[in-house]
Amino acid sequence: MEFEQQLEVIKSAKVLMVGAGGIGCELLKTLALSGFQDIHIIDMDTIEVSNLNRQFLFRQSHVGQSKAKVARDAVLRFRPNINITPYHANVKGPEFNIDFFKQFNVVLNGLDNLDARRHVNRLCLAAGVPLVESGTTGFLGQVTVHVKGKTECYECQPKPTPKSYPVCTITSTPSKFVHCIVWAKDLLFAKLFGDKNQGNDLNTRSSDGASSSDNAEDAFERRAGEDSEHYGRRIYDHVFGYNIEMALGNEEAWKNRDRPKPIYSGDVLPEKLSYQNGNVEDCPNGDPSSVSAMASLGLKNPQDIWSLRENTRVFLEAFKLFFGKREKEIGNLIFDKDDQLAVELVTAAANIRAASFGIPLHSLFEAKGIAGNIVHAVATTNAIIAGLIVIEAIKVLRGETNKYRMTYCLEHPARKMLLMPVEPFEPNKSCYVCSETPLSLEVNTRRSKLRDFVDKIVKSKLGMNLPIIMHGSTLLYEVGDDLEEDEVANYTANLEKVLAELPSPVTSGSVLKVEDLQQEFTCNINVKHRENFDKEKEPDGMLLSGWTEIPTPEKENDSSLGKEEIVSTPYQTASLGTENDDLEIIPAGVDIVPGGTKRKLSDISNATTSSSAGVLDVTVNSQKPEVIDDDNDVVVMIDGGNLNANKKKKMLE
Ligand SMILES: Nc1ncnc2c1ncn2[C@@H]1O[C@H](COP(=O)(O)OP(=O)(O)OP(=O)(O)O)[C@@H](O)[C@H]1O
Ligand SMILES: [Zn+2]
Repeated sequence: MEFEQQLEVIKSAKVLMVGAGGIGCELLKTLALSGFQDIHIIDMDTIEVSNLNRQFLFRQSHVGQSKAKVARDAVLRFRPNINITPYHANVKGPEFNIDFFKQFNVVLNGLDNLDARRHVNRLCLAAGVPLVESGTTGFLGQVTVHVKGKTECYECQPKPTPKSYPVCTITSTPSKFVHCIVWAKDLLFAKLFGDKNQGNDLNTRSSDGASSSDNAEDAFERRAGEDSEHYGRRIYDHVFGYNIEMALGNEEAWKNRDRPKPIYSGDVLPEKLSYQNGNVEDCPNGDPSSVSAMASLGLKNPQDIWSLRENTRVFLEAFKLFFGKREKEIGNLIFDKDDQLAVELVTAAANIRAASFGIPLHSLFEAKGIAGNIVHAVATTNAIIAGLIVIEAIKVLRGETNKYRMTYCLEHPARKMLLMPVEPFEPNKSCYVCSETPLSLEVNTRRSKLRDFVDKIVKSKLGMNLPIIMHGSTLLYEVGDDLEEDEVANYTANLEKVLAELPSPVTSGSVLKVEDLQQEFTCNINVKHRENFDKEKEPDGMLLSGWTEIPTPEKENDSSLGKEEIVSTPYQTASLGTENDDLEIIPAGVDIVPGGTKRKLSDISNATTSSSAGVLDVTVNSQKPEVIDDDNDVVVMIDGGNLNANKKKKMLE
């Protein structure tokens, strides 16, 4: 009877899946095999060769076709009588508005980025449709349930931002290979090939020709008529030789650490570059993206660890190839893990720097993984997560509110369990997304322009696409296709004005109303003037706060020559190194205060060994797990004490 009821609920449900990638393929298959009959799928991508190892609904012959459409066709072959409606489109598009969302009983996310997840969260809240959210990174995964008014929304807690390092560790005192990679990628590569107007902490001055450092020549400028190997060697000697000599001059810095050794190209590679396979002059296939220093030097295996001499050859050769074959792109390049030549140059540079600082060298394969924040996807994790999404979706459809679980998939068993289910939390009463709580913004109203506010706060922090900004009854900014020419001119002019000089001046005490009509989302921001900001800690020159009490990080050594890296945010995120912020795993030992209730996040890493898995949003005590669900769900729950019964906020029934 129970089973029949369940099947009825499943058969009559209309569900929306967003994302038909790694999780999405598994999810669509599991939904279809579980009896779902009306499934809509949105995915904006086409199939790539690299998807085929795990996105099993796709085959080689589908490369280049819409994921949503091919996924539909593949599933219809074994479930021909169900309805699957594909949309090859961005979920942020205007066609997927509140009315579109309202037609569904539940929305299931299999996305890979924060931006789209926040967008779907807002539309689900506006449309009153429950959301089952998911993410995986390697062996780690999670599924969470978000039902308006009952459980926390996807944005009830701020998300950890990617790990960052203090500038001094990167520029002066690297102690790990990752520091050398960040230096090679964000400083050296950006300086050589990126936008010249971007600020850069690389020391580019040489003392040649002038005593005052202001007048010293920029060592990075190519001299008239200079050949590219000479130019490359000059840069090499500057960054790996001269700059290290300069740093060594600061005796204080090296009292408690090993002194780096300056490296000059002439010492490592006295002779001119020589080639193994002689294909230097040709651009294979005429395609600049296939230019490779490894290929022209005859280095074949990306898993080999090159010697200092080989790294030097790769560096100089990659440098030459950039100037010889890809000159047009110079000035606009941004490091991309799929750009072979860029990866070669960054690997070689990071290794030469590592050699100088006594840090072990790494292969190109490893360096690429670190530079591109690549965590290899694990198909089984996606399959497990997809199964859990369906389990939660069925509970949502049956209205079994008290059975909802957020479930974490671990890398190492914690007390013999790989799946860690936790009762969801109630909405955060100060969430600016689901509770309409105003935010606060500290900003220098006489220095910051409206453009800074739009870019750094409205788009980047609040994740709005088509914002409208109002101050009282004055419209300060709006975007959209249906604006008159004079309106566009007016808003464009406003962007360049400082806040205090806008047509309706924004000063301390002003309240700005920011709205995104597409997301059906509005929030108020209380403005407070502040004169100065710490460039390193508050690079935006403004500070947004308000929707949750942010835990204070344990202060690590942030002195100018710190021993440990610190993160730039209060969250010490696990170094999941995900390129796509898939998991919002929160560090061990940090208390978060959602909705005014203490949520203890204690360390389960004593039960897990990996630092990345040992950071979960749950509290576990040493009691034995107990099966608490009496139906045959896979849900097991660590005994009731786990969340500290008196501290745990149960969902509102
Ligand atoms: N805004 C969006 N609108 C629609 N689909 C989206 C949006 N953002 C991401 N997606 C889809 O979500 C899916 C995520 O799947 P997955 O994490 O497996 O990524 P992938 O791009 O397939 O693989 P990889 O990034 O590892 O190469 C992708 O198919 C992607 O197209
Ligand atoms: Zn919320």
